[in-house]
Amino acid sequence: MLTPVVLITGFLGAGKTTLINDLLRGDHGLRIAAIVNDFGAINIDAALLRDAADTVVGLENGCICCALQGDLLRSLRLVLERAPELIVIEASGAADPRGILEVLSDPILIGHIRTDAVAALVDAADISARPARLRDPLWQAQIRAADFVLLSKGPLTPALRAQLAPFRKPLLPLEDEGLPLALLLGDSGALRAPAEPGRVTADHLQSLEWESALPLDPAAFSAVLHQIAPQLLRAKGWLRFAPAPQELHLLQLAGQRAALSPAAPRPDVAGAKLVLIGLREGFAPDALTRALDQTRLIG
Ligand SMILES: Nc1nc2c(ncn2[C@@H]2O[C@H](COP(=O)(O)OP(=O)(O)OP(=O)(O)O)[C@@H](O)[C@H]2O)c(=O)[nH]1
Repeated sequence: MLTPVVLITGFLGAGKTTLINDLLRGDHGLRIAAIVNDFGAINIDAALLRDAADTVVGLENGCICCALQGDLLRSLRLVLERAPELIVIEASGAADPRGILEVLSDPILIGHIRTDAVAALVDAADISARPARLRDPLWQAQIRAADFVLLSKGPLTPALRAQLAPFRKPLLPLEDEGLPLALLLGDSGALRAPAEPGRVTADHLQSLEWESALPLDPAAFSAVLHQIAPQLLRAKGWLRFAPAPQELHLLQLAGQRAALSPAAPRPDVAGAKLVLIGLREGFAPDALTRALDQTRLIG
């Protein structure tokens, strides 16, 4: 029997991990394995999914669309040994999913798996705030590779419907419809056209991983984020602030929105562990590291 595979793609911060978490916790009784690929070496998504999945494999330090193709192949083989009933792959928000689809049609794997659905997450609020996103070749490649588009963070407005019409994909607003289990678990890929050749790279993006062994000054940290906001596409990770360093926070910044929430204990985070991703132009990792270093409360 072929193990179904669902690939979740979509731009940075669009809601892929959130959707996969909902899927893992959904009422379907399936044993699901998740393979996730974060942009940086700090594999935050794998940590956020670990409690809910049967097996979680995090692919670190690269993007599965290119550098990590071999790792993805190995991970799929490893995961298949545990006989899951479904495999969910989260593509990095900086990946062109065509590289992943290539791996999924590997001649040996094809005897064991079947790619049932490729879903692209689109952040409705992000598109309304930054319509230029529609022209980003990476964003477009992610939508083009998908069988359908799932809209997060907002309703399907007439304006959004018109903006997405050229891509000719079925549009499903998660807000109204909830998690489309039937679509994700059904075989929507049966009539999928072969992927167009070529690959869009993420050269226009730049990431920074930053760690601190000391808790941070909240006002200084917030000022740094505010300062780099125009270039910043995504930030996520764990933080401790003075004067209550015993409390661990999860930072989620995607598009225009930043949120801090209480995080499950992580003894490996003494002060902070963060990944920040921005548009290469104007995003200077060295200067940003120095600015972030200044937010550490020393002594
Ligand atoms: N309001 C709202 N927020 C959402 C929704 N989905 C995700 N978010 C929030 O958006 C932020 C990013 O969500 P993730 O699920 O981590 O996004 P992602 O696509 O996995 O991000 P990367 O893997 O970093 O590209 C988090 O703060 C989520 O809580 C949604 O449907 N509605």
